[in-house]
Amino acid sequence: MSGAPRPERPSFDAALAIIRERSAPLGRETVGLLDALHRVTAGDVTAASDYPRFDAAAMDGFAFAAADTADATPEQPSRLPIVGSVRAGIHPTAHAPRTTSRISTGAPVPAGCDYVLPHEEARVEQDRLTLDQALAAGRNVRRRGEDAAAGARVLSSGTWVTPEIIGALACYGVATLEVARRPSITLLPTGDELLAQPSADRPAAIFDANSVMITALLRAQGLEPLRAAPVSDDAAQLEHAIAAASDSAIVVTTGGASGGDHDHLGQALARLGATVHFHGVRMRPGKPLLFATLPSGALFFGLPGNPVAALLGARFFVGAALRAMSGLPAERGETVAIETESRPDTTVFLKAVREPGGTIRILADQRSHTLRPLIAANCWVVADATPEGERGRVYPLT
Ligand SMILES: Nc1nc2c(c(=O)[nH]1)N[C@H]1C(S)=C(S)[C@@H](COP(=O)(O)OP(=O)(O)OC[C@H]3O[C@@H](n4cnc5c(N)ncnc54)[C@H](O)[C@@H]3O)O[C@H]1N2
Ligand code: MOO
Repeated sequence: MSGAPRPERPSFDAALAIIRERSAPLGRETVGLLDALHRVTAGDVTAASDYPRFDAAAMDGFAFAAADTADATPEQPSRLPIVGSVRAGIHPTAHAPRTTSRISTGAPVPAGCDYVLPHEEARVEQDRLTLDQALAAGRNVRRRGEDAAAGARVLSSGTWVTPEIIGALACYGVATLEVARRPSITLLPTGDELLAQPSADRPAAIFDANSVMITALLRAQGLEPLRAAPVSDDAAQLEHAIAAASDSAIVVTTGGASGGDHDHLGQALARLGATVHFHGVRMRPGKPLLFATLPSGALFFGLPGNPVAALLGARFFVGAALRAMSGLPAERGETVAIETESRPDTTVFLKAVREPGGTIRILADQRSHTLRPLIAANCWVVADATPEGERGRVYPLT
């Protein structure tokens, strides 16, 4: 920033837009189905196989052709000899007309059969199934390809892969997926107070919670950041540490973000020749947040040290870059009516609880160093004063 005009502080929404603009997708790679969990598809996905793979019984019972009951009445029932037994995993032999076979759930329905009668409804007399009314075809038969036909598009490009999607694709015979490449991330906690482990003879040391918390946040999304050792409050050391991390796609520091042109972070970035896109956002907490590009091309996030501010920075700002890099659209909160005293021109982040009935309860303690309310919270409310009144947007915690 040396000598360069200080970029104006953007609003929260403008800051996210700047981040998205700078967060180019990293290309795609092919991974095994299970390794695609918590990743984003980079291409449409088609079913490799019909699912169900064959017409299958949905119940344990008897398989036969419904047409063989066409003339059945209580007085003159159809009596179908029980000629065999069809089990799951075994391809059935040919079905002889006007007969029936016992069948297990999931077993292939023999060609020529189109009805499965559950055994608890069956009347068996002298090894014959007795049917006293005409039955309509199709009952308890799972149709081949009815959930997905081979070649059908089952998933769009840009989909976040969940365990449910993995289950579906496993049924459809999909073994590998094309997914967006993920960025490498280095976390650099900064601050002299982190250099020693807190102990009786180190009364001013604190626990490095930020890098642990952000690692957990990223792991929950399937990312594994590199957590570097804490860096002291010294511009030269910070410069060195950031340079060493700059082969990562994303570098995140926590602490030392506040202050003016002479703060250590600003100095270190200026000496590295970084381009600062903004330093400061019109939001609370998290106001001193900094976003830059390093000469290596890495995205740089300087998150404030207060843990709540650091968490918000990782959740919303690093999160916006991760979404854009993986091809996901910008996140949209759900608009809700709220009553708080928001300041004009400042977006306020509130720890909140969404009650089972849907009511949003804003928690009492909103200070940026207290974590106890976050243990109770289950969502963020992002509040803005607009000309039409107060607007709240609800976002999941992670
Ligand atoms: N005179 C002013 N003072 C402050 C202002 C201001 O505008 N004028 N802004 C306040 C706000 S808002 C924030 S946020 C903090 C941010 O400051 P920094 O990013 O420079 O962070 P530090 O000063 O290094 O630390 C703040 C706070 O967080 C604790 N911390 C730091 N790292 C960790 C970590 N890894 N794990 C847990 N806790 C951490 C640190 O000990 C401090 O208590 O500045 C305000 N001050
Ligand atoms: O903005 Mo600071 O982030 O309130 O703690």
